Amino acid sequence: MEQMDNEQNNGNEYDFENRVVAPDYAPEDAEVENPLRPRTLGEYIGQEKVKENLSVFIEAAKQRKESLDHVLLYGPPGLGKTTLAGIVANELGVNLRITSGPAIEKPGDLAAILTNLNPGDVLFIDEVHRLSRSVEEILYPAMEDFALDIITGKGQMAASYHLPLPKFTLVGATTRAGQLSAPLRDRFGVVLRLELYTAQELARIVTRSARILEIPIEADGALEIASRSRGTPRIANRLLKRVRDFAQVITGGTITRESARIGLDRLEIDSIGLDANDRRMLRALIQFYKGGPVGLETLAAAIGEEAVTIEDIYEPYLMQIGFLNRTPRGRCATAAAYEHLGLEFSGSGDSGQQKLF
Ligand SMILES: Nc1ncnc2c1ncn2[C@@H]1O[C@H](COP(=O)(O)OP(=O)(O)OP(=O)(O)O)[C@@H](O)[C@H]1O
Repeated sequence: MEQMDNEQNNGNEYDFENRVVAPDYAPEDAEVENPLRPRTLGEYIGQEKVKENLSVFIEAAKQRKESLDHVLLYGPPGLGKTTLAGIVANELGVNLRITSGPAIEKPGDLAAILTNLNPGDVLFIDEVHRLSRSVEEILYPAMEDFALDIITGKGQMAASYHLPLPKFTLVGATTRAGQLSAPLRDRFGVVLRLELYTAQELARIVTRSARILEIPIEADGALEIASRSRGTPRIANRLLKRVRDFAQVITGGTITRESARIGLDRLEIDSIGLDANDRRMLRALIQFYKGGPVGLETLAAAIGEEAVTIEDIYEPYLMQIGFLNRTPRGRCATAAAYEHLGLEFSGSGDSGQQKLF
């Protein structure tokens, strides 16, 4: 109870930007992100359905000596979309060019990127839902006909150019497939959804990362980190790095279950990977709105957070572990969420119903 009050009182002082369990890329990830990236489908752990599909498409494209169809990857951040784009390029034996929706400001920026590609290259556009309409319009003929249609000048001085491009593969990544315009979505021949990882898969990822970073780790220690990593490899790798310091002091360097537990407890990440922010959101839902249903915008305002952050960052994991339901009438906390927070379940609202959409 005391901890709860503290969490509520400090409401707006939470440092949402620097959450250890945030799945978004953070500067502290830079040191390990690249060395830890798997380079082949064989090294890529989990996402079995996605891998199976991709391996067939890659093999077929190689046999036909054609470029791979455009691929759209969607799912929450930190699940390995950039990594997969690199693997696709590597497996096809072509170059990878990485950019993002917000980085391509003008149609000319995209034209410059496209005209510099080599035949077969993979162009990765992260946050592809954030491309501007004028840039998207250049992209349509580029994806469909491998050509740039450029109009220069105005009125009588207007001239249009049709510039052929090398055949390339666009790999688009988005956390918000619903925000993609229909014409853009339709131009992706392959659409793959990435799922949150199981604790067992994450334990394999942690063990692999520890081997690469030369950190001694016991199987129990890897599983402890994995269980608190919210289904996300980026978080698992980050927690591994943080726990290493505790292991050095507590257990002579080897990450054991005990040193992982102590380290993660000190970081205030609980046994299932919730941090103070998650607990605060759930408490707001339960205590201010009787567990829901409450509209997303109302909940966002109550905890001083953006609605998209709640949808993209908090909810996927809370829904996966069965703590939260999205119902047509709003968000609802489940009995499991009450129990985890040590609160009595009132059974009010739609909380118990599984009306996922
Ligand atoms: N299946 C996997 N096996 C092993 N490591 C993985 C896997 N998926 C991701 N990782 C690791 O997690 C980290 C984050 O992955 P990546 O950058 O590809 O995520 P992302 O989905 O592109 O995230 P964002 O969209 O936020 O940039 C990388 O260091 C990568 O090594």
